[in-house]
Amino acid sequence: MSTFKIEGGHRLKGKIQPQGAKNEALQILCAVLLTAEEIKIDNIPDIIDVNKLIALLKKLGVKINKLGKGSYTFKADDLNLAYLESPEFKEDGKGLRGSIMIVGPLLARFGKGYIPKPGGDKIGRRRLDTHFEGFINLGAKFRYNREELFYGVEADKLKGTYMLLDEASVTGTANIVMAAVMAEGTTTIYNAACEPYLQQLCKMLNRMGAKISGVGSNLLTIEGVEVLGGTEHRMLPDMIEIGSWIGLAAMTKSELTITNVSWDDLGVIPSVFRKIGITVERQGDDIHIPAHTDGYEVQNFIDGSILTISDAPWPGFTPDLLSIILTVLTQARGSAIVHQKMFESRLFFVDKLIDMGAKIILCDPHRATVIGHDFKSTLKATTMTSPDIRAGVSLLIAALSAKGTSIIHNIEQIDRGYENIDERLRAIGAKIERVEGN
Ligand SMILES: CC(=O)N[C@H]1[C@@H](OP(=O)(O)OP(=O)(O)OC[C@H]2O[C@@H](n3ccc(=O)[nH]c3=O)[C@H](O)[C@@H]2O)O[C@H](CO)[C@@H](O)[C@@H]1O
Ligand SMILES: C=C(OP(=O)(O)O)C(=O)O
Repeated sequence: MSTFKIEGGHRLKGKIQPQGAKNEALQILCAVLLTAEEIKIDNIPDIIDVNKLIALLKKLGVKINKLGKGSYTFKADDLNLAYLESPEFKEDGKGLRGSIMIVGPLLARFGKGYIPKPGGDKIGRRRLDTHFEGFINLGAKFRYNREELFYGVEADKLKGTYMLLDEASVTGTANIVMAAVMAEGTTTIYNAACEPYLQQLCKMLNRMGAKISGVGSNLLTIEGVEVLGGTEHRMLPDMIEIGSWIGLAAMTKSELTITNVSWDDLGVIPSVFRKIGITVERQGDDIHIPAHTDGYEVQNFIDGSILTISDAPWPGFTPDLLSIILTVLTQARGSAIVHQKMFESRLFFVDKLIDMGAKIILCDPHRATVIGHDFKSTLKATTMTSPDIRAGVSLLIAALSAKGTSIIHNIEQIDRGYENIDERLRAIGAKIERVEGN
């Protein structure tokens, strides 16, 4: 396990380019299984989760060619489906959350899809019911081996139908869409998730010959087609990374420009940061954050009551940025409540911020009240362990703003989703070192 050593309290300055979106990449990579033709994908982030999925696709027999940084071609014309029933797959499939999305495409094209209980962040219950109920609605037979935690679906031919999802699951919607594109007849999915990740997936599938309408809404209509062909696709910049850098700039009082952010795909993200007093300026397709030398002041609601920031399915605020918002609030002028509705174990990392001197009351597993210091007291450096990807980056931001040298262990959790983070942060002036293997 590696560690970051961070000397906090320095201002950063410069430009930072967000990587390609992790959660989009995981969907798009699974979609290459839907065709025997070649697919070219650009702006693939070089991060642990994505590399694990690429390795899994390779073992499954996908021909993969790396053309340059972030640019690959994939050709799934001769797959080794026996791998899906091997002990090796039972290990590989567990390695990340995104692997669950190979099931829909395999079911659509080969009539069977298997997956061990997938990994990902340990942030509370992460059920898969939406995925499998969707496949069952399309006519698949489902089985679950409780001992081995191994899921399977099989079908001779999937049949389109109407379905109302019991929750707008992101990976669930992607999986069902990929299963339905080659089903017989029309599938209608209501209460579909509609994050930019999914919009990008649907646009790519349509370029491959699929007939999906309603893209960007929670009502998708999919007319099944016989076969899909090749295409090219480019990943959007990672909106969670963009939000992380906005928070980093404010909390370290740094002037930063986040370049080529694809503003129109950021939804409410800029306005939520503005609500906690951060100046987020649009400059073309860049975000400019001026140095917040006088701090940042949390807005109350119109009636004067305390601000609550909570997550919601898109176009609501993504849960993946709440840990960062919470951390940045610890130095705001004013107070706010952070309400993490989706995951019940994602706020426990606040104990580490409290150790650093932050004023936070964890009201229950879902809600925390944060009373900002307004920089009258800086956080103190400490030694901590990164519990999950977003808590990890939040602690990294806290460490960069703190006085003294902090140590963060288990940084594989951060590398899972942030490409070359130490090198990129050093380029804007951060004092961060990677210490391998301790
Ligand atoms: C690989 C990937 O893409 N991971 C993302 C994906 O995970 P993932 O697709 O696994 O998450 P889901 O969208 O299925 O659900 C996340 C959690 O929220 C709950 N839930 C979901 C929908 C809803 O309407 N109400 C509700 O309460 C679910 O019960 C679950 O506990 O979406 C999550 C929610 O944006 C993000 O945190 C993850 O980063
Ligand atoms: C929770 C996340 O990832 P995963 O779903 O891969 O665990 C995340 O990206 O914040």
